[in-house]
Formats: sequence, C-alpha cells, structure tokens
Amino acid sequence: MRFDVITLFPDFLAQSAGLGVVGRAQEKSLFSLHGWNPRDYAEGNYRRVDDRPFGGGPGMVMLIEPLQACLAAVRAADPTPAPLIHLSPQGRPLTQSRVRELAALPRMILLCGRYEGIDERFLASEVDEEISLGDYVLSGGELGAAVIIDAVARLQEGALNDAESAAQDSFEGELGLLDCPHFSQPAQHPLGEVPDVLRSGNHAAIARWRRQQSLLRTWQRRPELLDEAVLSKADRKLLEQARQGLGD
Ligand SMILES: Cc1cccc(C(=O)NCC2(NC(=O)c3cccc4nocc34)CCCC2)c1
Repeated sequence: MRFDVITLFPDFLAQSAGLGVVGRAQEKSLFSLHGWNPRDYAEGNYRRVDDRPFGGGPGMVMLIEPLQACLAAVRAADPTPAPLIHLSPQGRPLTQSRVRELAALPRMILLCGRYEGIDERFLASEVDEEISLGDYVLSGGELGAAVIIDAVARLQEGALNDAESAAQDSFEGELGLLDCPHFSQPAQHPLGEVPDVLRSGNHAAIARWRRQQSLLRTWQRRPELLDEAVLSKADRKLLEQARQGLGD
C-alpha cells in the first residue's frame, strides 16, 4: 500500500504513522507514506496557498493552482493509479467495512483541507471520494488522514502478529457491541479484585462472562447499538440474566 497525503503539515502525518503496529508495518515496508505540501508548488514570491473567499465572510480558502501542481507531482511520482480521497465534514462517515475495502487498494491519495476549505472547482474536478471522521468541527483533515492510515495499515498482510490479529478479529467480530472490561496483575488491589471467573481457567465460562459483559455494557451505555446488533437467542438470555443481576 502506498499512501500519498496532500497537506500543509506533512510532518504531522509522518510522526503519527511512526508508532506501534503502524510504525513497525512501515519499517517492514508493508506500506509507504509520502507527504506533499501544496506550499512547495505555489508560484510567486509569496507562495500563496490560500486567499480570501469570493462573496466575503471569515477565513481563507485553499487555492486551485498549488493543489493542481501538487497533485500532478504526486501522480507523476508513481504510475500506480489511486483515488483522490478528500477528508471532509461533507464526506461519508468512515466505517470498518470501508476501511477493509480501502485496505485492498494498492495506493490512495489523501487530501487534507485547512482554513475554511478548498476551492470547490478543484474538488469537483479531481476528488473521487469524500470521507468524514464525524460531525464535529476540526481544524483540518489531517486527523482524518491519520485515522485512515492507522486503520488501513493495520490490515496490511503481515502488519499484525498472531496475538494482535486475534485482537483485531475480536474487535471486528464485536463491532456493534462495546468491549468487555479487561484486568491484569495484581489479582488483589485496593482498587478491587479481579472477577474470579477470569482466573478460573474455564475458557467457556470466561468467554460467556466476556460476552455477557459486552452485552450488558452496550445495553447500559449505547442501547441504540443493540437495535442494529444481531443477537442470538443465547445473547438475549445472557443479557436478560445480567439485567436481572442488576435488579433493574
Ligand atoms: C461538522 C462540520 C460542519 C461544517 C464545517 C466543519 C469543519 O470542521 N470545517 C473545517 C474543516 N473540517 C474538516 O476537515 C473536518 C471536520 C469534521 C470531520 C472531518 N473528517 O475529515 C475532515 C473533517 C474543513 C476545512 C478544514 C477543516 C465541521
């Protein structure tokens, strides 16, 4: 996988992709990451990348020319075709199923806006897809790019070791339910004890307890997720039993 990111802050992306699983995947060349700054392609001695919006109003708009020259350089750097994905509040919210589809691509170019956004004519002519991180105000698209790079890089073949990929599978398997509580050493602590079942060695009972905790937590904190989740008869029984336990 090759990621190209068009951003006024290329160093930010390089740092966030250098950590943990994603950092190791990059070291193993499971993906490459290339930052491109439109300011390097802005003409004139002020090298403008933005200007005031027609029609007035606050803030600035990113200009067409530097973005067009920058995108041309990005495409010239590697013959592999790639979609131009704009991180934007107007985009479709990112989902794990979209992440899995993106992870199958050989290359993607991520476009990060700043200021009030990008000249609509550039977007209309060059952007293949818009993806949003969610409905809140951010200062730029870079955090969205970092999220996509992290989520997609983890799915590259060889990025995760057996334990990590088991965890990934279980997260993906539980998509739609909240996670169960986790405990480690020490078993006894002033903050409380570790539930006995987790130390019982009875793997069926442990799996059952974890599923029940996920169901109970989801019901307590995000009941709307339960509406979409496909619950088995066993799940419903577990949830019912847990709710009785709470004497609700
Ligand atoms: C709900 C809402 C409505 C209107 C504007 C904004 C807003 O935040 N506008 C500012 C910008 N926001 C984002 O880029 C951005 C924002 C949110 C999620 C995202 N996922 O990817 C990129 C994202 C757009 C130009 C530069 C930053 C947010």
